[in-house]
Amino acid sequence: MGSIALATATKNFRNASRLLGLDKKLEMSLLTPLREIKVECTIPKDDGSLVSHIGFRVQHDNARGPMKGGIRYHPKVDLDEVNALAQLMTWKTAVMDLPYGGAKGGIGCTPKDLTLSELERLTRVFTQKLHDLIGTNIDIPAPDMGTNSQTMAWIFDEYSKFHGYSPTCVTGKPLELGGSLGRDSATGHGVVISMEALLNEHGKSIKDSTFVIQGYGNVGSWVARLIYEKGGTIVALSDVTGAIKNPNGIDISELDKHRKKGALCYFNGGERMIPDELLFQQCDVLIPCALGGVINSENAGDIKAKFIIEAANHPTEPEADDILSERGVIILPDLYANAGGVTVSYFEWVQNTQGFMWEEEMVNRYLIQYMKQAFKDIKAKCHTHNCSLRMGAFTLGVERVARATLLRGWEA
Ligand SMILES: NC(=O)C1=CN([C@@H]2O[C@H](COP(=O)(O)OP(=O)(O)OC[C@H]3O[C@@H](n4cnc5c(N)ncnc54)[C@H](O)[C@@H]3O)[C@@H](O)[C@H]2O)C=CC1
Ligand SMILES: O=C(O)CCC(=O)C(=O)O
Repeated sequence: MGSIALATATKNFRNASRLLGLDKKLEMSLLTPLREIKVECTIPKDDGSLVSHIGFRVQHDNARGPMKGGIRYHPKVDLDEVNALAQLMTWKTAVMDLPYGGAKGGIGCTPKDLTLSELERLTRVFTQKLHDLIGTNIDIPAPDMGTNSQTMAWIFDEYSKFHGYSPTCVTGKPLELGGSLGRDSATGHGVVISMEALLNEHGKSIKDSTFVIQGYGNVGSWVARLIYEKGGTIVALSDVTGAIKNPNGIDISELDKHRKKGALCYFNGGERMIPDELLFQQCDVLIPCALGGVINSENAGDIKAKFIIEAANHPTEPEADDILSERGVIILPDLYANAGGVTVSYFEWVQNTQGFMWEEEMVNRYLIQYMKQAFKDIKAKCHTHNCSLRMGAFTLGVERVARATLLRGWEA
């Protein structure tokens, strides 16, 4: 699984490098991660027995600033996947012109099988093993799949035991501990801003479009809420428990009420469906908001959406990219579409550094400004290289990192 993710990221990078005419030595240097960390995290379970999980942090590149990226808790986490995700973070922060490099971390575990206190112990042990390799000016973690603001609070607390009070060592914290207003919704908000920019360009709007959303966690639920508020029609939804559909539109405010007591697949505002059929539903826009690699050569030919907005990281494999582009499906790539999260993480880090909290209106105003600017920058690259939006984003990000690398020089 992870090896496919790494091969996908590397293939896209090499295609961008070719378009940019990068020198081969520079290309190899940009591709090679700065540091790969693998640690064993052993904790006592609540019943007193010991259990070990393997944790990873890959610090890919710091030419443009401290490395930045989330921490994922998921059974499929492995070194190759973390490597791929870290590489994507390097290009993503550059696409958004944030003063950061890229990193990613994860622990191979199943969070729902661990109690809250076991999760806390695991997070604290992971932080103990990493603490001297992360920090404000080195590498700043944040939430990703399977982690949340509580996880970040534990990292902040454990890190601060070694280094003193350090709110800038991690972002995506709870508001009470220096988190930013608007960070919880930021990735979903950024997805919707980027999608609107694309739809508007094609003479369409959220209000007159139909949507299918895969994944209903932090990102997927915010995407759904914001689309629903703007009058869009969500015709199918899924999470790990199953999938539902309703051609007249799923009522998201009722679904959110239902989810306080029951699983998504038992919501009576939609008909239960086989999750594997979700991607093939008739709709204008398909938004993957869960795992990578879900759109591949086996299913790409059956996708009916006209637009795919990559809220998840690396949801589309390269062969599927080719099949979909031949069929005229427009893909807004992850490097840009889901970059609202890391952008507001940057705003959180700035607020913590300044010791001054912004109002939510200011966070959202800046988020819109950054997303709109990046869209213009990507379109300019598409024009220059006569390429897809994915290659527009890759060439933009890779060129910025290459330039910073060359400016810093090669002297040992
Ligand atoms: N949280 C963030 O700020 C950011 C997240 N992302 C990406 O967005 C995606 C989702 O992340 P989060 O929402 O944070 O994770 P999350 O852990 O909050 O939610 C994940 C969702 O995916 C669902 N899911 C898992 N396996 C599934 C399957 N086989 N079929 C359908 N649904 C499935 C889960 O039930 C859950 O609803 C990931 O690819 C992540 O890397 C990207 C940028 C930032
Ligand atoms: O907010 C952050 O720093 C990290 C976000 C992230 O992991 C991602 O964009 O994939």
